[in-house]
Amino acid sequence: MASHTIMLSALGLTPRVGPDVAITGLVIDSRKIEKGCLFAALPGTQVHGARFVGAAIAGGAGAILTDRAGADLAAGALEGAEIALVVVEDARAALAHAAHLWFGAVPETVVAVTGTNGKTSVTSFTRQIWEALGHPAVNIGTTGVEGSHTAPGIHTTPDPLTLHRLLAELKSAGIDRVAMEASSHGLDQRRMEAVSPCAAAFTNLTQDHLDYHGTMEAYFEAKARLFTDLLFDQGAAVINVDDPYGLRLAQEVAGRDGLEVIRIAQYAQEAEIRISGRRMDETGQDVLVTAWGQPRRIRLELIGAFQAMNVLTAAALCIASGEDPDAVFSVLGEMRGVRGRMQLAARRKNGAPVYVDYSHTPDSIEIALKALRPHVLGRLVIVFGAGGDRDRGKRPLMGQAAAQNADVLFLTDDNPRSEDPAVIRAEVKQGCPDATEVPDRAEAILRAVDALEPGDALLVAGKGHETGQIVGDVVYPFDDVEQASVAVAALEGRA
Ligand SMILES: CC(=O)N[C@H]1[C@@H](OP(=O)(O)OP(=O)(O)OC[C@H]2O[C@@H](n3ccc(=O)[nH]c3=O)[C@H](O)[C@@H]2O)O[C@H](CO)[C@@H](O)[C@@H]1O[C@H](C)C(=O)N[C@@H](C)C(=O)N[C@H](CCC(=O)O)C(=O)O
Ligand SMILES: Nc1ncnc2c1ncn2[C@@H]1O[C@H](COP(=O)(O)OP(=O)(O)OP(=O)(O)O)[C@@H](O)[C@H]1O
Ligand SMILES: N[C@H](CCC[C@H](N)C(=O)O)C(=O)O
Ligand SMILES: [Mg+2]
Repeated sequence: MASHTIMLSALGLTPRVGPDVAITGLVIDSRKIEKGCLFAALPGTQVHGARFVGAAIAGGAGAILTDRAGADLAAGALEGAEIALVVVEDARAALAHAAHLWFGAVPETVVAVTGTNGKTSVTSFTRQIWEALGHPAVNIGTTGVEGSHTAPGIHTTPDPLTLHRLLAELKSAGIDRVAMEASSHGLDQRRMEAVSPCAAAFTNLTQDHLDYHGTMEAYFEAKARLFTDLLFDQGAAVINVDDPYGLRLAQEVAGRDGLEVIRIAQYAQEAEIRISGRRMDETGQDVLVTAWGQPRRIRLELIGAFQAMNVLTAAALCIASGEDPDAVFSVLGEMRGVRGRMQLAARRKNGAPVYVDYSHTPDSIEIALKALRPHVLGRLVIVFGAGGDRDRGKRPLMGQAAAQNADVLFLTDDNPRSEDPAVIRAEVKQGCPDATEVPDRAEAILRAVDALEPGDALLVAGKGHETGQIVGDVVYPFDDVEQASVAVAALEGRA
């Protein structure tokens, strides 16, 4: 935490009880209390942080920020305590705004991307375009901070303290362009409430995270917040209108005064940026694009039609935030795929390739397999599983997507977390009864690689860039890309 103090009132917080005090920092976890800090007691999915107000006071907290329910819960702990108490309607939002004021200046241009699939890819491409045009830039999300500054990440959208500390660091390092992922959890939990992106993009919405949001409608509403509540009034909304939810969002924001809407499409008729033709080959694709009526031809060294949509979404974000369209289109050929997204990880001596991809939803499994199909003369093999402590409803649908689009299926484990992996596999198997079950992921990869004949291809889906397998509370080192090479080497001997 910074070595300065700030009055509560200067952070936009007015105490209901006690004086306006200078605090020494902001903390959201009672186990990290420092003397004189403000403890934000936030409502959680497991417990209300107000349960820990007693511990925070004992640890020397100088002020408490909470909501009405929190103030009721902490009433006992607060009795007789000489501490400033701030009670607000939305404590998460208040904390985010306080974090912004605490950490200070943020980069000039922040753009944000939401959607079920494609956020990391689009933010990475956006950063790559900026860098290719000579600007220091980063992307922030699932793969951490990448680009002109690097750091590991924990969440796709960091909590507000981590986020604003980072944004301030970037600003002082002279980095004025940031592309960040806005996850539905992050938006719902107000993690980026004090960030007002000048442009925002929506990639798609398909089933995921219903364990958290309950319904697709609530999931959509969480994503739509980026456009309705956070996006700068005079900014730009970049929306994939091939997606039914995207089309709906575009219609909802269309009437907003001052807002520019940039529709991206491959199939929908009306769009500012449209893919009008494509030729796939071994290493990528030639794409014909019509952008604001002007035809353009681009070469992408990327596999999968969805990647062209991702690149164009990134291009639109850069153009919307001030870059020259000609300059942007001239660098799109330089885009390189994100680690663990359709990554060619290894190749057998017989030529059969092994791709590692982060597809962990029914839609992305289907899309990834369909992207590979035109490149495969023989059989398409998949190794996949579903994560524990995540949407259970998607599991049989993931099985179904694999069964319908691959020829040979190896069903294995993917971060079982607190759940029984056998139960997860059984739920996936409802959608793919003929899949071969191999619980150990390394063995599943080995068996799948062993099965590859000339003309076949393997997709190892679900973990992408991840470097661990989470079983219970333990993270075991595990890397699909590495395992693919290990499997090829084990079967064929090192060169
Ligand atoms: C479901 C979810 O999003 N949970 C996040 C949430 O925790 P929570 O509200 O459930 O916390 P809780 O355990 O109920 O505790 C409530 C409050 O009490 C506090 N507390 C708790 C215990 C204690 O001893 N003292 C204390 O002060 C906690 O710090 C918290 O503020 O807020 C925490 C602090 O910011 C996050 O670490 C936590 O992320 C959990 C670990 C998580 O796994 N989140 C995932 C699902 C997530 O956010 N994923 C999205 C990406 C998804 C995607 O797009 O694919 C992401 O943006 O990463
Ligand atoms: N535009 C897209 N449409 C559909 N599927 C996509 C798209 N882009 C990527 N995918 C698929 O989704 C997977 C995840 O991509 P990416 O990491 O870019 O998404 P994400 O939205 O960041 O995911 P997460 O929610 O886990 O952060 C990819 O490996 C690919 O299989
Ligand atoms: N951001 C996603 C990543 C899922 C990756 C997959 N390997 C899994 O663990 O389910 C999530 O937290 O749901
Ligand atoms: Mg991501």
